[in-house]
Amino acid sequence: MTIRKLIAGNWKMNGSLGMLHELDGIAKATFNHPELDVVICPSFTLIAPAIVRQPDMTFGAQDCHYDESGSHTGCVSAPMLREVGASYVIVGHSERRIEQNETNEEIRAKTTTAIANGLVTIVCIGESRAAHASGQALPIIGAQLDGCIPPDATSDNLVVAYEPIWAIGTGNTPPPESIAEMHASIRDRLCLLLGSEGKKVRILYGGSVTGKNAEELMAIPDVNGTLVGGASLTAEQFVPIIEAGGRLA
Ligand SMILES: O=C(CO)COP(=O)(O)O
Repeated sequence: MTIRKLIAGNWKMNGSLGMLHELDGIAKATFNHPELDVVICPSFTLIAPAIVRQPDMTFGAQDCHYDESGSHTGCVSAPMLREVGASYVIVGHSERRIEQNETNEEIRAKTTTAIANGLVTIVCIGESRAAHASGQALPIIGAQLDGCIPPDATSDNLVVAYEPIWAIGTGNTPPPESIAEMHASIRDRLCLLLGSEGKKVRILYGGSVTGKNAEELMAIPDVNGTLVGGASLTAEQFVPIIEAGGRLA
């Protein structure tokens, strides 16, 4: 089965109005590769201006609340994201799990609300350096999937991103055979949780993806795209990743 690849950029707490011109080159490469899905997830404040700059590109957010509205000062809801034109949302990024103490239960609630509001939801999972070193990565990933994935999610509204925490922003990526083992185990778990839909859910790899390693990473079985941090901030760095996806599509 061929699964359509997704190249997602997570701008994290970076970017500015003055940087949105980077989207022009990214959009050009995106439109040259209609066989791929490309999404940029800037900060909440940049989503609307990004859509004004490139109305035909796809944009997402980096978080949403599990309630649709209410007394949650400083938070942004899934309906608000839809209203400004976001199509995707990332939930459960390790930086939020660590800095905001987000639990699997909260992440599942956010995923349920995001999906109910029409957002394609990228659920992030990944083990710490200590868990990796002690051989606990597989059980931890399994528990994160069991805890975060709503039972009625489908391959149209759910994406899973495997991001080993020790690979994020470090320049280190796991060896291809270890990524292959992890993605195969995620695929098995998704099939257990979601039945035949689990076979089609896209599983992204994230953590120090660059134009240099993207093709090798996306050629690994069950790696259906990438979630890119630092290298998604400029067209110069992100376009080669889109092109690598295009060569493999
Ligand atoms: O956390 C990431 C994307 O969500 C990965 O970040 P880097 O690509 O900067 O390692």
